[in-house]
Amino acid sequence: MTTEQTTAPSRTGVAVVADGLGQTVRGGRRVLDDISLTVAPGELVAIIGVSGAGKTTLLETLAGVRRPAAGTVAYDGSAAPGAVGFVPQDDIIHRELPLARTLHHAARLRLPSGTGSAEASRRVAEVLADLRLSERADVPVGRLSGGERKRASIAVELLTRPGVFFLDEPTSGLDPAIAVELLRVLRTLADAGTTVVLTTHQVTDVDRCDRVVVLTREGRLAYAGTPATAREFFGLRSLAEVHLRLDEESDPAGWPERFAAYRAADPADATVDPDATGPSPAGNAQDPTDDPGPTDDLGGTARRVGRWRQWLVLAARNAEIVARNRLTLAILLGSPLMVLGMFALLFRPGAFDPADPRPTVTVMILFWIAFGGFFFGLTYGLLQICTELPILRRERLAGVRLLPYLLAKVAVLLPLLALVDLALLGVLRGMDRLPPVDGGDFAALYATLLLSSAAALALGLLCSAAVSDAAQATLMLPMLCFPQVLFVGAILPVPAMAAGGRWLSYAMSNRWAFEGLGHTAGVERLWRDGGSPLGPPLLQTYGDSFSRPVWVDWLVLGGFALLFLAATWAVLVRREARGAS
Ligand SMILES: Nc1ncnc2c1ncn2[C@@H]1O[C@H](COP(=O)(O)OP(=O)(O)OP(=O)(O)O)[C@@H](O)[C@H]1O
Repeated sequence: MTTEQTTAPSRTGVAVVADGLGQTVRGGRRVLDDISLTVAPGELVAIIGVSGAGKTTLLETLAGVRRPAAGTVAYDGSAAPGAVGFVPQDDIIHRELPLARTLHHAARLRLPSGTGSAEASRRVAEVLADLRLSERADVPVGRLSGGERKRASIAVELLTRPGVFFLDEPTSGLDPAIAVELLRVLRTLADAGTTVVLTTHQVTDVDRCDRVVVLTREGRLAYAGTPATAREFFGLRSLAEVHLRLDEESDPAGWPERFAAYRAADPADATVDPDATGPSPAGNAQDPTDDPGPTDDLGGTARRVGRWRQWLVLAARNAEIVARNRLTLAILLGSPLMVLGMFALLFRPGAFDPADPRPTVTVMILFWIAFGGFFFGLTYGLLQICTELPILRRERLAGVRLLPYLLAKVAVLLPLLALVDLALLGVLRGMDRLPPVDGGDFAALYATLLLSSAAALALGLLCSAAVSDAAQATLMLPMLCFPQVLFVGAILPVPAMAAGGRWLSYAMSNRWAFEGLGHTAGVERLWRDGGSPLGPPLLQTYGDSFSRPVWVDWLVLGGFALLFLAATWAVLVRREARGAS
């Protein structure tokens, strides 16, 4: 299908009106100052300026991604302006999935509730055709070229037929020919009625735009109008030299005033005049940070996808990502098998034999099982969020809620952990490294280990939400693991620890798992009544560590899991608030 066919029903005619925009970043530094401009419906507009001038900040503020610190942004148009497309610099799609699959998941998340799977697939096919990506539909996103990946990110946003579309440096890093091709796509979109605003460092991009907005180094408006008039205003033959020109002037900070004077003398170039095409006082002006959700084809506000369906779609997508990433899956399932093999090599059978027990070995077996459950849970969660922060950020703007997002992670990873924990206990029991417990006690051991893994998974998600990338997350691993080894009571029994260590041990989920396993495995009875002279003194050292009913340990471990999940949610909310300030 051609671009014209599918863009025809788009919400045409959305104007963007910024009035006196200011933006500050952390520390109160002002990075945008008093920007007023209007982007007319169906225009293609480029924002340029030196690196650090505030192009991205302006784009994000216009798009409603950031709330302005001063001034206002409003959208106005002949059709409902509910859907705003925003393509950040980072990719906003998962690399593991084939292009059509990732778009299908995006469509199920973003199209109004009630949109069926077949309809979503139809829309995906249309958008792929529009962006000339149909032949790449089955290729994993990670194997697409840079230009194709950029178009793929645009495709995600086009699914909802946005009336206004913001793109942060869409041509950066692209081969010039591919950049031209991309600009052509955007030009076609604008010609079909979608308002398009982009940031760029490429002068060739500017020449294909209707208007250009030039920012000074200090984030003020040096110029806004047609590229031809820009050349005239700056006295240049090519806008390639505009940054030099901005700095050359004896008073570089005076450009906004010079432009104001120029505009006053020639008001025909009306892009900067908020009143020229802006919303009338009685018009349907709308604050973009107050997005009412996707709109249907008739311009009415459509219902957003509910939490339950978000959870289903996100869980299905997570499962597909795990299943398609064979190496990751092999590591996830293979590393527990390796650990199991090491346990089998390390521990001789029969340590729990009541006639001839080896009490110190039983401590080690129980501790390392507990630590295994903790370690697998932690590592499963640690890379889950930090590796997809740009995707999450964009999907949050599209209405994805954090609770379904987090629970969808748990829904896919916890069953894998359940499998791994079962294998760990089952094989060790089969190889006589655990006491011959009955079915009920085996279930209790399993419940303890699984709850411990769940708490560690939630801790991993929390750390993943708090760091910025995979490298930082990996660096956190020793920090998280060391205390869970030292303060658990296996290296040194809790009653023998210094007061600070004893207090700290309460905060170690692994301690509760270790003691819960010990209770169910009957170590107290084994050490007291078994045939080893080492048992009674060891029992004395451990005091009542293993006396608690196991359900107390379950409650604590479950509490840890919920606490860490809640903290993950809070960290993500705080991150968003900070990013938006
Ligand atoms: N969240 C933030 N916290 C602190 N400083 C920020 C934040 N976002 C932007 N800045 C600062 O604001 C200024 C403008 O940044 P912005 O990314 O908008 O510039 P830009 O013109 O898009 O730069 P580039 O062309 O290099 O992408 C920079 O000095 C940047 O360091």
